This record gives sequence, structure tokens and C-alpha cells, in this order.
Amino acid sequence: MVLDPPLASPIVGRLAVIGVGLIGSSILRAAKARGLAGTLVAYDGADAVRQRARALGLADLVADTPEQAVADADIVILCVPVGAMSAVAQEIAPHLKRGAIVSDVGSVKGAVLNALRAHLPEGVHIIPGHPVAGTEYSGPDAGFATLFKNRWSILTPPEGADPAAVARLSELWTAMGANVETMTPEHHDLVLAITSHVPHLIAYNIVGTAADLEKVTQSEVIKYSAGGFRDFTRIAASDPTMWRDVFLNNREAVIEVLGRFTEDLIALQRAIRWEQGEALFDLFTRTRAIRRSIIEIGQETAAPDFGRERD
Ligand SMILES: NC(=O)C1=CN([C@@H]2O[C@H](COP(=O)(O)OP(=O)(O)OC[C@H]3O[C@@H](n4cnc5c(N)ncnc54)[C@H](O)[C@@H]3O)[C@@H](O)[C@H]2O)C=CC1
Ligand SMILES: O=C(O)C(=O)Cc1ccc(O)cc1
Repeated sequence: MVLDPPLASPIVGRLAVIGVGLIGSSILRAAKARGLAGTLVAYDGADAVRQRARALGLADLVADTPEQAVADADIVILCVPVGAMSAVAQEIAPHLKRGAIVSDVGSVKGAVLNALRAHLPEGVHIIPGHPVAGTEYSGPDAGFATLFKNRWSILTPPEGADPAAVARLSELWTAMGANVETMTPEHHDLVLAITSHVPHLIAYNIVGTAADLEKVTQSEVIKYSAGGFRDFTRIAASDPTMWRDVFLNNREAVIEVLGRFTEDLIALQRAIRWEQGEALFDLFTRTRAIRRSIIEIGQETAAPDFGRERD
């Protein structure tokens, strides 16, 4: 998969990315490849990551402080774990340019909007966002320029947000290859609870259960890992800090979806116990159709990076 060729002229003057991990470094790579910003600035709280960002040439300037990073920036995108958004917002708040757009890429939106609102000054545009694209890898080496190509990027502008600011941010994501959708933070958090957060929890749980079974050894689990379990281990290899923060910050929606999930699981347990083959067959037929419609609309083929084996 390739990105479109570079634009004739940048669409952002100064773009600052805070947090240069998988997502931050992918934004920097995409923005650089397409010439989307006059100046690309990066900052990360970890000294080793800043050094790596410099070595990889990810930005025109890898700042040594958050203050230096956001000074004069037109768009600032926070790419740190959800639990770190509040601290970063507090650090950058006094140094933001009036009229700057502050966005983020966090997997949870309600809690992030509250954190940004609590610290950021009047006169900056708060437009939270979430690219629904990623992998189980982390860090500046894990990113790639085509990560967002043909994937959704969801913006959750608060009520009263400036439509021009939303349009500018939307243009940036579109230029990185994403399809942009807007919705409320509450709806985002419920949708992502079912499509992403609870599936990750299920993966963490099944891999944990396998690890704790007394009658089946660890080496047997590894040796006889069939397709299904292998797929779960990929998801369960996702970053612990990031996912701890997702669950702590989307508690309500996750608990609501888990309630429904648990009821449905018990119904399946009953169907197996009472040998209700028809009920099992009907469910598996419905779920197969869902998978096929995902493939039909290109979500699967559009992201060869998703689930790719790297090691
Ligand atoms: N990993 C994924 O597949 C996806 C992640 N997201 C969201 O993107 C955000 C970033 O995730 P990744 O890039 O995967 O994480 P990552 O772990 O690869 O990178 C996060 C970076 O943030 C830095 N950081 C942490 N606290 C900081 C602070 N207080 N100040 C400055 N830098 C700080 C870390 O040093 C690290 O380099 C998270 O909020 C996550 O929910 C969104 C879509 C997909
Ligand atoms: O690697 C996977 O399967 C993912 O699900 C990636 C991912 C993780 C978190 C997000 O908020 C969005 C996408």
C-alpha cells in the first residue's frame, strides 16, 4: 500500500506531535511523506524516545521540552496513553498559541475531553480524535506512514466547536489517507467498547486463563496453539500501559457491554450443556455473515498491517 504523492504546498504551518510511539511516529511519517506541514515538531517524555526520533529523522525539530514543542504550533496532537493526557495538557497549556487546535489520538474520548477542558485555556480549539488503526506494537520504530490509509479516524468535537477548526483537522486526517467521521464522545466510547475494548479484554482473559490452567502445561499451550488462540495472543501482546488506561477511563461503557457479553456467554454455555445444536449453528451462521460483510467493505484488505506477523 502506498500513500498519495506529496502535496504542492503544506496544509498546516507548524504541526506538533507529543508522544512519539506507534501512533505519534506514524503521524509524523505520514505528514513528512506527504509534505503536510511547513514544520514538523515532535516531543516525547522519554529521553531514549527523543533520541530515537532524532536518529530516525521523524521531525524537523525534536524538542527537549513540551513548552518548546508547542510554541507557535498551529495543530498539536497528543499521542500519549489516555492516562497521561491530563498531565500533558497541564504542561502545554501556558505555552499554546491563541487559535491553536489541540487534538489527540486516545482510544477513549469522554475522559480525554474532560482532561483537556480542565487544563487548556480559552482561545484554543479542543477537537479530540481517534484513528481506529493500530497494531500490537509500540514505540517510535513501530510506526509506518500508511497506518491510517483507508482506516477511520473519528473526531469528537464538543458542542459549540468551531466548524472551521474541525474542517482543518479533518483535512489533515484525510491527507494522511483516513476516512473521517464525527460523533459524540459518549457514542464513540460505547461503539469502541464493543468493537475494540471488550475484544481486547476477552483476549487478555483467554490468554491469562490458558497460562493459569494447572492440567495443561505452558509448553503444551505454545506447542498446540491453533489459529484461534494464536490470534488472541497477538491482541493480548498489546501495550499494558495503554490498555490499563483504556479500561480505567471507559469503565461505564465497558461494564455495560461486558454485562451483555456475560449474559450471551451464559446462554452459549446452556446451549452446549443441553445440546442445543440449532442455537449454536444459528449464531455461528450470523457471525460468519458479519465477518463476510467486514471483508466486503474492504476493512480487512485495506489494512494488511493489521495482524501481520513481524517476528
Ligand atoms: N496502539 C494502537 O494500536 C492505538 C493506540 N491509540 C491511542 O494512541 C495513544 C498512543 O498509543 P501508542 O502510540 O500505541 O503508544 P506508545 O506506547 O507506542 O507511545 C506512547 C508514547 O508516549 C510517551 N509518553 C507517555 N507519557 C508521556 C508524557 N507524560 N509526556 C510525553 N510523552 C509521554 C511515551 O514515552 C511513548 O513514547 C494512546 O492514547 C492510545 O490509546 C489509538 C489507536 C490505535
Ligand atoms: O491491533 C489491533 O488489532 C487493534 O485493535 C489496534 C487498535 C488498538 C486500539 C485502538 O484504539 C484502535 C486500534
